[in-house]
Amino acid sequence: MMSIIDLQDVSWRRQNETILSDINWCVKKGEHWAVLGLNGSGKTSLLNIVTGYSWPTSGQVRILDQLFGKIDIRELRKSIGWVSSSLQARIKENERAEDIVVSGKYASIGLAYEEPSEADFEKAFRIMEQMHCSHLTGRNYQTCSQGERQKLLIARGLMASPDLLLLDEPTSGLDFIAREELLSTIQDLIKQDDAPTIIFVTHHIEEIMPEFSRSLLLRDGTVFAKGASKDVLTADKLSQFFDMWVNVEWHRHRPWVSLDERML
Ligand SMILES: Nc1ncnc2c1ncn2[C@@H]1O[C@H](COP(=O)(O)OP(=O)(O)OP(=O)(O)O)[C@@H](O)[C@H]1O
Repeated sequence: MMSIIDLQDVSWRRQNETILSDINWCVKKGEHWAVLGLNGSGKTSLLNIVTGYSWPTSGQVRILDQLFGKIDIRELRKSIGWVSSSLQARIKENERAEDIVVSGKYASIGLAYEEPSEADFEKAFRIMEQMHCSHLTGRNYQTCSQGERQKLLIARGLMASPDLLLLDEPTSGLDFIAREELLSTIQDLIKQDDAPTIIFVTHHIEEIMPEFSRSLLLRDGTVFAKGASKDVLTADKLSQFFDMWVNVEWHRHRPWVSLDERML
């Protein structure tokens, strides 16, 4: 496979507003990217383009080597796992944990008419083990904590063995411990031989683990910076990005950002 994501001069306009402007972004197999941007910078809009839920006003979209416009997007979507808060909101409260996971095979949310096989459930249980959430088997979704729910949704996203996994703010609403636990589970996932390419959207720079060796900074619908995380996540660049003086300290290969004393 040549490229996982290849966007060329992609713009997306709505009414008279330009929401994404001239985005050029190439993600190769084996790379895992962090996507960073303030509220309203266009992160979700960008993911909608990647999954074919939005159509660019101009530019070219190639996902998993397939040129949009020439392929059946619904087929392609089976190779893309997507975890977002809008997905979370669509899960029924009384859905069983393992049914949520297995439903990822059908790109449905929970089970209605689908009849998964024994082997499907075996696969679901394997993935739940990998995501450290097999203890949730038999539990209702409503009884699961926010951290457990996120793990189930990631497990669901892995059920169809995707080539690309989009994690849109997977740590939102998690306490400090649950967050670190989820991050380390994602780290373990990346280390597997058959791991999908992961795009990790976050507001929190310190969540960018060393496995996310590349970062894309989005500001006002444009690419502010992209490339090796070490080069992009510097005090200089981030101060320009936030339009605020900030410091960056690296602890255990993760960047921690704080306001510079000039701002206090
Ligand atoms: N369908 C739409 N029609 C009109 N404007 C839209 C549409 N979708 C998004 N926008 C606007 O585009 C801008 C980018 O929104 P988007 O949701 O992509 O940002 P985001 O970076 O994901 O933000 P957040 O971090 O708050 O989730 C916002 O100003 C939003 O209001």
